[in-house]
Amino acid sequence: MSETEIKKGLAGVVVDYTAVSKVNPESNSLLYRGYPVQELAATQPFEAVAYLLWNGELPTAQQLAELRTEERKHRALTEQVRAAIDLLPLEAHPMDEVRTAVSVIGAVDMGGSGSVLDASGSPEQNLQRSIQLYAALPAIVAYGQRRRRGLELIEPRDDLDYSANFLWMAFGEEADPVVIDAFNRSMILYAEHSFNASTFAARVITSTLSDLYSAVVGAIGALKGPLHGGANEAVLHIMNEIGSADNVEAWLDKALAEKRKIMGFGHRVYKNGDSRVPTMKAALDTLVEHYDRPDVAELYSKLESEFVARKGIYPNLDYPSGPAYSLIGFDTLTFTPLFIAARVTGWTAHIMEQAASNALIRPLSAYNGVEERHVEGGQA
Ligand SMILES: CC(=O)SCCNC(=O)CCNC(=O)[C@H](O)C(C)(C)COP(=O)(O)OP(=O)(O)OC[C@H]1O[C@@H](n2cnc3c(N)ncnc32)[C@H](O)[C@@H]1OP(=O)(O)O
Ligand SMILES: O=C([O-])CC(=O)C(=O)O
Repeated sequence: MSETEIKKGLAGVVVDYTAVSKVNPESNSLLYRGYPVQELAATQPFEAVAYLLWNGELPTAQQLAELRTEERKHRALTEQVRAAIDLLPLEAHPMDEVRTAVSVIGAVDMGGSGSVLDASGSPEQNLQRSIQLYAALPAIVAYGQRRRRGLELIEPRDDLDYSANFLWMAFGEEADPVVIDAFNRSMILYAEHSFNASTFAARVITSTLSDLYSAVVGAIGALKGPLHGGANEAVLHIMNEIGSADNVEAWLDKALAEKRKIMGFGHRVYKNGDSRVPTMKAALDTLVEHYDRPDVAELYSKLESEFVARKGIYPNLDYPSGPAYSLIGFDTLTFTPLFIAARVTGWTAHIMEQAASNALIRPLSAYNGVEERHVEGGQA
């Protein structure tokens, strides 16, 4: 196999079909099951988008009510998950905490399944597992942050929808509608993005006929890296390092001289800007106004314009979502777990799609190690 046939990082390689979402860098658009993501973010609760990703259609009022009822049943932290989280040191990264919690949920739920031959589950079982995981994640993320802050667990509230309840469990007070709306939009924008690295990891795991929980655990591992989901956390580290808009030019001179990657910029597929950024930036603007923090908007705009002018590389979704989550009051280390809570919907939609039309994912490699050789003196 010649060098030119190898596509490092599978760049530009089409590996399968998907009907879950369409990313189009030419038209700078993103469709979930045919619907533009901007339209969904402007009109739908996150629960309806989760339903859409799993079922292919937006829910009727009754279907949405049923999903909401089911989601409420699985909102509370279970004893096993709480005990597992409490065993972890407070210094553990929240991504490791959430990964562990999902693993525990899987082990408990799969307890009676016996053989690995039964692991992959029926379509009905996998849809139910998806709903349960999506319902359980907010309490895990919220409790993790509260534990690190030395605060008590807050129980979920049945009278609140997904986003309002998530913020309630994280902060112990009812969030302002402006904040709930911005948060809901961020969940929708983060929910799905075709064959990104974490989704592909989930599909690879699913392709071996492993179970949905194992696939989600693997996806969380892939999402943690700063070249993928970890970038929303990294954006805030960078913004804190820069301090204010006045420092951007000098900071950027040094960072680029040191050949640093500027997190929150660039994308494997979008080369002229991420389709989701304008919607998330608009949500960030509402938060800037709500919290009266023009300094955040100034730093955001200055770093964006300077970096684009110098490198021609545009922000991705993690760039506006990082400061948005910070304004809402989340700890920086909690940002990527928020991404998990949203993306679990897309991951599980892909897991079910992969399972429904499976082929073991096992590409080839070109060997470039030492040529065949033999142990001197024969066998020891
Ligand atoms: C929700 C998401 O997961 S979106 C992605 C979040 N990740 C980040 O924000 C991390 C920062 N960005 C990056 O590292 C990259 O842009 C990636 C990984 C997202 C995409 O990478 P690729 O498509 O593989 O592009 P690649 O990394 O090869 O970049 C091409 C060139 O642009 C440069 N470049 C790309 N992004 C950046 C950046 N953020 N800062 C500085 N330079 C960059 C690269 O150094 C490379 O330069 P070179 O040709 O001189 O070597
Ligand atoms: O598509 C990608 O490579 C990364 C991304 O933006 C996402 O997963 O949301």
